[in-house]
Amino acid sequence: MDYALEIRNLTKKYNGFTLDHINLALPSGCIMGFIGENGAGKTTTIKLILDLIKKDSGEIYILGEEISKSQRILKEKIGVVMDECCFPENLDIKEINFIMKKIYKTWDESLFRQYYTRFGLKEKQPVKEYSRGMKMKLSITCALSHGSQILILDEATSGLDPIVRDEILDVFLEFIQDERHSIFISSHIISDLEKICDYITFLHKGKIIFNDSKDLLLEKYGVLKCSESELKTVDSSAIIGYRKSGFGVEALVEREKIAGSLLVDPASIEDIMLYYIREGKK
Ligand SMILES: Nc1ncnc2c1ncn2[C@@H]1O[C@H](COP(=O)(O)OP(=O)(O)OP(=O)(O)O)[C@@H](O)[C@H]1O
Repeated sequence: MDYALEIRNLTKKYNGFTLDHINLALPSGCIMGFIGENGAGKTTTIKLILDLIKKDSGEIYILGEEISKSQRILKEKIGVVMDECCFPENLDIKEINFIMKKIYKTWDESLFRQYYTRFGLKEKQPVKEYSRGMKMKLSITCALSHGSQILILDEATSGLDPIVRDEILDVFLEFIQDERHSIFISSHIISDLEKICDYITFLHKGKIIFNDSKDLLLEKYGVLKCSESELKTVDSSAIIGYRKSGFGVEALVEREKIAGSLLVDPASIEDIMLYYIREGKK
């Protein structure tokens, strides 16, 4: 299988935080959602992937090449959007186009025009007059307009309203249609990731808790609502985490280990994440 992104045993230590031997692999043509609580290490991982900070150990391959040893040509194939727009505020679209043409050999002016027109960005309005949503649309437009084969996005949809987010998610789904393009995206809006991702990687306190196909996760886990005495009859290896509710207990369980007499509801990716780190974990 071809991987757009492969990370092996990646480790980075800060005082009080360790990104601890993380491994993941994003197959080409797919979208991977990268989730985790504040401070889990998502931005650190993304900065390491982009070679913006130095790793302590491990290997990172993008489109089959080691990023730290790569040539400029690989960097042209990576579209990056961080949570802040990084264009000088006094520039407008025309000026940004002019600069990007000089930076990227692969800059596609007509594609750039197509995206900014689609997103409703005006040619003569300076960035300083943009709303947050418009700034994110501009960053995404630029990331998509230089022949990128992989998009790496850190909280690219945070702070945006559901309509703008939906528009952007549609663009991401179109981007991977030809199965040669891939996306690695971190977000706290897990429902967005559930809509578009093929794989979900969950980072918790610098360690990977799971890294699986979304469909497999949704098929494997469910939420069991029952009484405390019923929960005691359940094979303890089936219970990932639980909490007491007004009516008894709710537990994230492995569906196939639960007897047919107990009712198990579908779990969302957010449920799975929350129960994994919940205090009442077995
Ligand atoms: N330059 C640095 N020096 C020291 N510690 C750092 C540095 N950068 C990040 N950290 C620490 O690394 C940990 C992980 O931070 P990181 O920004 O990667 O988390 P995150 O998962 O992206 O969080 P959030 O969802 O809040 O953006 C935090 O404890 C943070 O304080």
